[in-house]
Amino acid sequence: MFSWHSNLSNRTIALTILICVFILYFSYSFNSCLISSINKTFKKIPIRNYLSPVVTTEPPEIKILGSIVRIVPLTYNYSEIDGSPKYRFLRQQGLRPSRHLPDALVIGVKKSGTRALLEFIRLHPDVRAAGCEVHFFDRHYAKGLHWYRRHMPYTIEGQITMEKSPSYFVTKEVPQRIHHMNPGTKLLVVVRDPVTRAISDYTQATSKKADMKKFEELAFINGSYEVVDTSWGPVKIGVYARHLERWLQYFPLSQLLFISGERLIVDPAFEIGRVQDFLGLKRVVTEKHFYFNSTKGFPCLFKSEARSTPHCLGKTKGRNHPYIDPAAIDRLREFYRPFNNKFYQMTGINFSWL
Ligand SMILES: Nc1ncnc2c1ncn2[C@@H]1O[C@H](COP(=O)(O)OS(=O)(=O)O)[C@@H](OP(=O)(O)O)[C@H]1O
Repeated sequence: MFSWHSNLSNRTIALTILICVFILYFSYSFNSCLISSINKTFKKIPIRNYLSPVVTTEPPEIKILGSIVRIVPLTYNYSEIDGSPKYRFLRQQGLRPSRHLPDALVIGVKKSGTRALLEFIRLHPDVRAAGCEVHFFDRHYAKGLHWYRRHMPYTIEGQITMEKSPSYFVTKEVPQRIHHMNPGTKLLVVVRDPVTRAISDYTQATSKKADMKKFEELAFINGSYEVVDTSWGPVKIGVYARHLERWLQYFPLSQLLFISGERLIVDPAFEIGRVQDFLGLKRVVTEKHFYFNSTKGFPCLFKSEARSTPHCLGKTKGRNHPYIDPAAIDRLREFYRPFNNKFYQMTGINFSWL
């Protein structure tokens, strides 16, 4: 009786051990398969989909049960990858909107049509741009690239990030700083006849400060039109050749695209066509996107990212300029002529300013 009982309990123990060993073996092989397949998936998908591009070090790899496992944070940094409902559809499609440093910059020139250019190019579905001028490279550089990236719009794989701050073109330190961020950055420069540009700049200044001196008093020294005041901002900015020299110390000419501010008004589709080619984009923005508003005297948009009804740029774009003595204008034209010719030579484009 006793031996029959002891036989039975031995058999139960043996069976239990066998079941335990089987469970252990099964769980080991299942987990190691799972881990290695997760690992393979992470290796196949570009890391850009998961993390922001400026992460220079890859997440660490460790070995678990014979499988290499890459440690990826379970919670994303939501300042880099957008978790808002706006992008739910994209996320469901496996696309993860995230912020990136700009691929292309509109670096200037102030009052030449930089806003128009940005508003026109961002009609393209593959372009996303920061709405405001960020002024990172001239005013906020000490805040670091992390700060800059937080000011960029969300993009998905394949979209270009852009920003415009017109003062970049004339600020000494900027070319080197942009080169340091990314030597492959594409640079767009809108240029306009430096004399009308200076008047436009002055017009903007008077709109902010009522008791401004007359243009003629500020543009010349000693009360005559002989000596041009080259230290006055609106005059200085227009010496494009001098500013361009600094850029060419860091970037090849082929990385800069010069857009005629005058042509951007009379034939926006032509200039935007050149911009799309330069950025390697399909020509999607065409003459169909524009209409000419004769009251405003400028091309306007049928619709944009922000508005689905026809609209023009704001009131601060396309202001009436004050009367300037024609003799002062002639003298300024004479002053700029050699610099303009140099600029035509450097860029290989004759902008035909008078
Ligand atoms: N489509 C359209 N609508 C309105 N205005 C247009 C357009 N295209 C070019 N422009 C010209 O852009 C000039 C303003 O240039 P910016 O946008 O570069 O100015 S700013 O530097 O950002 O302040 C602005 O200068 P002003 O005419 O002196 O106001 C315009 O001449």
